[in-house]
Amino acid sequence: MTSEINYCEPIIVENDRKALKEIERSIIKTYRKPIWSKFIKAIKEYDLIKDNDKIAVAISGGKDSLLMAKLFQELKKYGKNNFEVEFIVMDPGYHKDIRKLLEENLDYLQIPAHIFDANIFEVADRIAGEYPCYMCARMRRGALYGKAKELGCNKLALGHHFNDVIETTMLNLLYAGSFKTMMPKLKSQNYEGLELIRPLYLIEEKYIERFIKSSGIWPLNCACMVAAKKIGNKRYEIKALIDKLKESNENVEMSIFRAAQNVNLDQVLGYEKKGIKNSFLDEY
Ligand SMILES: Nc1ncnc2c1ncn2[C@@H]1O[C@H](COP(=O)(O)OP(=O)(O)OP(=O)(O)O)[C@@H](O)[C@H]1O
Repeated sequence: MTSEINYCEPIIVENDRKALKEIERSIIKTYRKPIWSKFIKAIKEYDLIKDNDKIAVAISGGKDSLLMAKLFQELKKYGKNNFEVEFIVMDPGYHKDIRKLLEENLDYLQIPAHIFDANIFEVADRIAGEYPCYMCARMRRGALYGKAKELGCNKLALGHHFNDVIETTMLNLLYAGSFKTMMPKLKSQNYEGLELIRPLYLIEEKYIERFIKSSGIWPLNCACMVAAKKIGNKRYEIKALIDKLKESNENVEMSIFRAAQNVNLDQVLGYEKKGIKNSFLDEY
């Protein structure tokens, strides 16, 4: 299976860059149903934004977080303006041409971002051996939380979308032997008073791809200079597996998603709550 998988499929943008106003309009018009409405729905359903929140919106420069930044700007324009945002971008050690592309995109899209440097790629590559992704993700999370805190934010928004959520569920099931999903929000254990939110939770990746391609913006693709050389990323295998399953069951993605909404505690052998393990035998 591994040999067939493309570990980092780049997004090829087919048309010229559209005018900024047109790009912004397309978010709430052309992509109203699959993107804008899903963004609003997740915010409402999971109560992601409260009055007076100050939200650090984390942008890697990839398609997901660029869209997320624009969604927050549109929300401030057309929705309730009861919160503040700060856009934060951490440079983990990008190649200088990638850094330039990132800055140009932010500039073109009029996203005023705090860009800061962290030496994450180099450290993860040096000390994490063949499986740098986990270490890199942890260090990255730390750097982003730290910056959010420094800016006085109480929330950190990340650009994980619907497909990230179901892939995580499957990764846990198939490789960790546990049933766990990616949550739409969670309180940080290490940074008191900081909450992580995922406003793209209900948005399917294919629409983000369509949006970015039609905008003519070249997002950062495979900017990671470490994992591209190594094969530690099981996520791509899961993606391929879900695609394969979809050929015979088009609802498979929704089923995986719903599984985390419909856990039947009478039909599990054991579960963990607040760090304490429970067995069905405890109450049998
Ligand atoms: N260097 C960074 N600076 C700021 N935020 C980041 C950075 N890297 C990741 N993030 C945040 O973490 C989220 C998840 O990171 P991940 O690398 O899994 O994203 P991705 O699937 O490549 O998404 P994207 O298209 O936004 O890069 C991003 O959407 C973004 O919000």
